[in-house]
Amino acid sequence: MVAVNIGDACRRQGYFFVHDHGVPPELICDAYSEARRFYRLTLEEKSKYDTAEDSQFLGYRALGRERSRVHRGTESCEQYRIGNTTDELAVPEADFYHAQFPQSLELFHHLTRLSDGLLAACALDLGLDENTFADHPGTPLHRLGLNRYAASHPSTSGPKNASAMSPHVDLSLLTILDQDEPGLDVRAADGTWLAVPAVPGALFVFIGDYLQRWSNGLHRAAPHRVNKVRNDRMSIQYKHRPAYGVVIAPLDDLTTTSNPTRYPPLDTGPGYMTVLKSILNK
Ligand SMILES: O=C(O)CCC(=O)C(=O)O
Ligand SMILES: [Fe+2]
Repeated sequence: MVAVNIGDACRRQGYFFVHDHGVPPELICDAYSEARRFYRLTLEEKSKYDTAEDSQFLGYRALGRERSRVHRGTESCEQYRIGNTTDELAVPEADFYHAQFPQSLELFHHLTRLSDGLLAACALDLGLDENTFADHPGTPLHRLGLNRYAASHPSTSGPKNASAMSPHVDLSLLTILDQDEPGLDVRAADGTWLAVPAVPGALFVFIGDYLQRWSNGLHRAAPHRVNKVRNDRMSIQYKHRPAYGVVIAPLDDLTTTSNPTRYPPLDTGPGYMTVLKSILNK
């Protein structure tokens, strides 16, 4: 039943709300508190955690630090990333980047378990073994982002574009999101932008680029953006990712004469790092 409902949403739109998800609500509150405490530090303090290639891009992204993948302007928010790292690259002192976020780290583990379950449901919907998207060697590079959008943050997103974060699909299998204030828009399959409400107790899930590719387009990656905010806003986004170096190509079982291979193979290790370098290296 769950797989059928999720599968239907993944095929038609690529996003849905999940209720009764088992993630303790107080953990979500605590993660927001940790992020607020961090963002109140001086820029000098926060910049000690500046994101870098050597940190596998964990850590702090100050306002104006991240460029859009779309228009090369900067995004109008501050961000912080915690998560897993791979020993195939220079290994950062992850404890240093996580020290101020113990509850967020706990939340990260809950969201990993929830995502594993959701991905199993996606696989079942596609007629695959439930472990199809999970059974790969290496540490998955899941990430938890804590974003802050202040009403005072200037937008440099280009002349016509008033987004605080410009339209994109996530480089994830799926993303789970909570927002303390509305501001997120998602693009429906018919092209219309819909405002995503902040639903108490529910988490918003959308499919990312990697599941779209792996499913040969049967599950739809949902483009989304954040509007320029009138009130200060925070969001927590958990990106469920494969391990470094997993090659994603449309699965043979999902490739037919009526739905031939739609995407070339993609190595999610170097490919991911190249994108991060292009938007974050100074
Ligand atoms: O802040 C949000 O609601 C969305 C952020 C986002 O899309 C991202 O970090 O990829
Ligand atoms: Fe996103």
